[in-house]
Amino acid sequence: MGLLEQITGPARLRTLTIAQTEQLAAEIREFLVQAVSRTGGHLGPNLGVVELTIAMHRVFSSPTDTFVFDTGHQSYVHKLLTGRQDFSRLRRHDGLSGYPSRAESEHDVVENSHASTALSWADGIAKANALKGSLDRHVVAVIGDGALTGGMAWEAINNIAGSTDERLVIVVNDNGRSYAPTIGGLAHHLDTLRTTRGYEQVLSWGKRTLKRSGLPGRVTYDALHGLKKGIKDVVAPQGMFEDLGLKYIGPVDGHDVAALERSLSAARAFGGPVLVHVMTEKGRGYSPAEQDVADRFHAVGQIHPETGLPVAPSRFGWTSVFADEIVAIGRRRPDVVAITAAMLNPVGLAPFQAEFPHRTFDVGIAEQHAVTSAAGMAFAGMHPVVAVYATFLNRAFDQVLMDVALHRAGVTFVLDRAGITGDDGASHNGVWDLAMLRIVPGLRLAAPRDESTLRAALRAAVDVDDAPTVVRYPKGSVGPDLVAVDELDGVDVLARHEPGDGEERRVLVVGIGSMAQTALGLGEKLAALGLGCTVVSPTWVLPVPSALVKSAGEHDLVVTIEDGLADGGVGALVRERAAEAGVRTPVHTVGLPTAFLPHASREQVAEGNRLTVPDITADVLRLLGG
Ligand SMILES: Cc1ncc(C[n+]2csc(CCOP(=O)(O)OP(=O)(O)O)c2C)c(N)n1
Ligand SMILES: CC(=O)[C@@H](O)[C@H](O)COP(=O)(O)O
Ligand SMILES: [Mg+2]
Repeated sequence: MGLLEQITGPARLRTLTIAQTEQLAAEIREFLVQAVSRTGGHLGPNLGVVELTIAMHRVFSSPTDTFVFDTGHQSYVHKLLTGRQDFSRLRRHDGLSGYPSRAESEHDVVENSHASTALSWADGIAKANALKGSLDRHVVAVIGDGALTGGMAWEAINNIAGSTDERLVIVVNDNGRSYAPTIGGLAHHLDTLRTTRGYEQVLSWGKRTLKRSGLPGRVTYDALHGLKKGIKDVVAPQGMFEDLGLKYIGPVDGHDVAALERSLSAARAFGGPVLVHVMTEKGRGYSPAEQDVADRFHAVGQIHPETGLPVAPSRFGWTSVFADEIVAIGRRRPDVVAITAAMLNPVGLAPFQAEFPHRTFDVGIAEQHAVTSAAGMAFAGMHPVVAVYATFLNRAFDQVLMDVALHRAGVTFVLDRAGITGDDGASHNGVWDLAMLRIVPGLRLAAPRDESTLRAALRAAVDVDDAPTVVRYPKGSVGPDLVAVDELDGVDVLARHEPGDGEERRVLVVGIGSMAQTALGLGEKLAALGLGCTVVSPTWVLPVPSALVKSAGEHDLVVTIEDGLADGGVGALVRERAAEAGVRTPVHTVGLPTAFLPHASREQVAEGNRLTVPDITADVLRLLGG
């Protein structure tokens, strides 16, 4: 039996020697590579925090001490050490979540996978502990250098730095990368400490000589390590954290358990907020990840464990279409610039950057800044294309509303991963955008159904220079083009079915975005039952096309189908606009519930939420009275 399977909880961990922890770390790495290769997941980030997580659980006592992981994608090791070692169904229905989960363990607190929130969580918990006099309880927040580029993290630091009674340890997990190398002045500052020649020389000298000279040497080495301030004054600018009034310890070798334990113990003893700057390597110990220059295996699908090569073809067809079309647009429109929030590759902007490096901007994990800086660029004559995952635009809603729309700025938002994303769980499902953006005055939103309509929507969006435009599409492969057989004042008609003998009732089925395929299937099913049916697929759905309202009045029932919230989404808006126009045809909106949907496949979510053709058919028959 290896050590890992003996670790049923953190207490057992504390009985190990340092040498055993190093063996455990090796076992954990082997486990992660084998398990995540089979299921997909965040391999690189978790390989980078093996020793850190071991040391945290040996120095602190979770759950009495509270552990908060920013973004949470690097919590697999934490799960392994807190009694959860069945990764066979990681991120799948009824399997472990890919993020902390309160339902799974008392050791888990923050389930939100949106970055840069951990320090605010930690500040709140530490403040409450202080108010309750629980000064024996520490909060340990692990935040990556990427998440530290998010503005919310600095709002928290501003509050934490002034505190004296918060038992709060901020662990900056500095591996120099988000997906790609982390951008900006902060990364440079952190990097200064990592790479400054003088610091490295001093550190390696300390490692080589002092460690070999017994206890006095080790104490001297620790003192050297602890006297970072002196080194920083010599080889690097004064630490900004200390300038802010935040006790700083580090930088610490994030793969040396003993050094980590010394630093974390010092932080624990300090008695107030402390920042421990830990240097780690994303993908550590797995050569395909260590050699991967793109994103160090940040998030992988199923891969061959030996080679790291994908088992299945690329999962991201919609993204590839965008990646291709935006380059074509860029070639004919020199005013078009692209903005990403630390996700250049995942959103498909790498080809655009390759061809237009000076027109591509990675702002870090800073969606609010991305949006408002886009408003500035539009004011100054550019046409920005802000490409983000749909769920991450949530945090920049006010910037869309008050910086872009209020000023009628020609900014195009490209929302990838719209709708159910599945394996990333509740905070990653991109289901909020349609209901959220329908209240933005002047905003125009397209939900293309296939490659051709996506390309057309992108081309049309960048031609709008006096209002925000949005183009949203789902995660994964894009199906075949669904060819229109007719059109209704600009709304594509995908199918018309005449009523059967003795039947006069007609149903208007509105397929929104990729749900057009489901709409076609419903049309065929209703036609087989003898009902008349018109299946339409509007590409531009906000504002609601007037043709839909007009056509509603020519049918006995309207059914709208969207991979967004049924309450308050596009379908609900169709119902409102029809009512305002005096159209009395009932509108049945099919979509997702106003609920947080746990990790599951898109198919499972559809089955669980009556989004399948048989379910909707039953709804229609019920609504038509059989
Ligand atoms: C608001 C938000 N934007 C983007 C993302 C996508 N994302 C997930 S992890 C990650 C990189 C995080 O880098 P870092 O914090 O350094 O952690 P590491 O993976 O290096 O451990 C990004 C951009 C997110 N989760 N939340
Ligand atoms: C944690 C995070 O936000 C990203 O890493 C995300 O999990 C990637 O999602 P995709 O796999 O859909 O690109
Ligand atoms: Mg990082």
